[in-house]
Amino acid sequence: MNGFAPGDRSPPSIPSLSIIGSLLNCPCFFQQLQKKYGDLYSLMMGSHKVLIVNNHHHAKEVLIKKGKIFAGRPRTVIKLLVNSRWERYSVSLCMFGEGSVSIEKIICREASSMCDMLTDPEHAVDLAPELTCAVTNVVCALCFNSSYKRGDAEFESMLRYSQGIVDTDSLVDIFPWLQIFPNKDLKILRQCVSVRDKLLQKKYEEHKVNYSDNVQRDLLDALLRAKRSSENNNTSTHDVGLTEDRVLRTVGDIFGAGVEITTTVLKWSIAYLVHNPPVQRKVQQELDNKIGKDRHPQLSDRGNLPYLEATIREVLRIRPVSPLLIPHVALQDTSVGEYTVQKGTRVIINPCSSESVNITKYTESSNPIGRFLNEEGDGLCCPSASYLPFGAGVRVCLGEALAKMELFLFLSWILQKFTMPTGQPLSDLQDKFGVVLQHKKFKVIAKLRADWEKNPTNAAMLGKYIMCVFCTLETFVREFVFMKPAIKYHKSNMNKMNILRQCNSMININ
Ligand code: HEM
Repeated sequence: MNGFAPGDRSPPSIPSLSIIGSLLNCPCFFQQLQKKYGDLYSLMMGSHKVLIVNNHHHAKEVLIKKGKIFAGRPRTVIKLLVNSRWERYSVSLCMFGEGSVSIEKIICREASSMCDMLTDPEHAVDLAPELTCAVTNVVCALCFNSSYKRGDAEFESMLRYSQGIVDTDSLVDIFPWLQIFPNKDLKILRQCVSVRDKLLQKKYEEHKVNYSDNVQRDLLDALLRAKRSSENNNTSTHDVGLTEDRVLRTVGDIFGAGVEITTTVLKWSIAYLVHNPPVQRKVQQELDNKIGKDRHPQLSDRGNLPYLEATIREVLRIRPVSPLLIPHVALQDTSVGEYTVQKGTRVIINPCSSESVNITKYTESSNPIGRFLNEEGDGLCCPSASYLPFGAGVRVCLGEALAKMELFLFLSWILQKFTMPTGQPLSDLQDKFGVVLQHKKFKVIAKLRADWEKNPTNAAMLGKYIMCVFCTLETFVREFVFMKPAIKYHKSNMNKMNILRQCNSMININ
């Protein structure tokens, strides 16, 4: 009965073996099954019972109405290696909320160095390394207060391990017994995780040596402070999940979740813009009209750049990089719609079930970007109920705010300064299914836009230097003039979320 209670009303069930091959090659494969089996059906993936949810009413029931019942995550092999307790994210990721001035500065600094690296009008280049570098540096700055230049040995090893994790295919998750056989992917994954663990341990030791109760440089400091505070109050760190191992894993997990998906969405966005020159032109017109060339875009411009925001939403709609979200698990016997679901059943929400389109099929008349704009086209409208690129409910993506800031700032900085003409041969932008939905490698020419060619050292450059000086001064004042209060960590206040909220408010002040 595929995990659905005997005698109860179970959803239509699909034979298991026939689907495995196609599933791994085609993320929207479930869309085809939907036509045959309806919105809700079950199947066996290896030994796991899986319920596939294809319509947004059922998706909302799983994610929101019964979010706590479906809050489990499968114990996949990859997850066991890469991260073990998703709950801990709440400790750290609430730090990445909007309005965080310091995060904006970090992203703009990275956007600026990325733009400096892109100027090669003659040759088509693969933008992926620069995008990965920028996104990784944002996460490094948040976690360790470090930023790296390309070529730095530590940084390169970080990039390698992120890639290694992403490239692993999920066959072992479907058939866990495959672990006992030699498996190249799993071996690489284990090596990557070992590199990561050594690096994290090194950062942790450095932070312990330089730690001060009065200065909070990054997430690692915030977690160290919370850990020490709990120890000073003579409480067991074990009770509140702040052992050394947990601190390290929390920071490590942010890399796993934060770097690759954001980089992949950026790559898809560039691909989309190159394939759709009218969209690129409209975004640039909007940037020229609303921002001009004397300064760079800031987060506060988001409300004034609806076309760019709508374009980002469209890319997330047509290429949801976590195509099957991350499976949820039913923590008790329950139901979805009219069907019963047994405890332990995995649930996959299929975001491709709504009208997913091919990336090359944009036309002016179909105007898919318009779906995110109001009638006048000068503001955003509410996306449809089935639009869930970051999931929803208790397991919603905890990096959503950070990811949106990065997508907006990186893309607006690139498009303000560069144009990516279509005259170049375009590669076939096919999906490559892995941990995230990646596309095959492609190269583009990033040409400086006319006004930037004429006057490369314009006011925006001056603005950049003023910002640097301002940042340095601000750091000095914050760290040496104002002494930050330590996180209060009382027995009565032992809840993880409380600690994190305190970390959050402290970071947001920075
Ligand atoms: C455009 C970029 C991103 C997209 C499209 C994305 C999408 C998603 C999706 C679909 C989920 C699963 C939600 C569910 O199961 O209901 C998820 C979970 C998660 N994401 Fe993201 N994500 C992005 C960036 C980030 C970043 C930058 C971070 C952290 C720095 C992050 C951290 C997480 C975490 C920790 C979870 C697990 C939440 C849990 O299990 O409770 N994500 N993300």
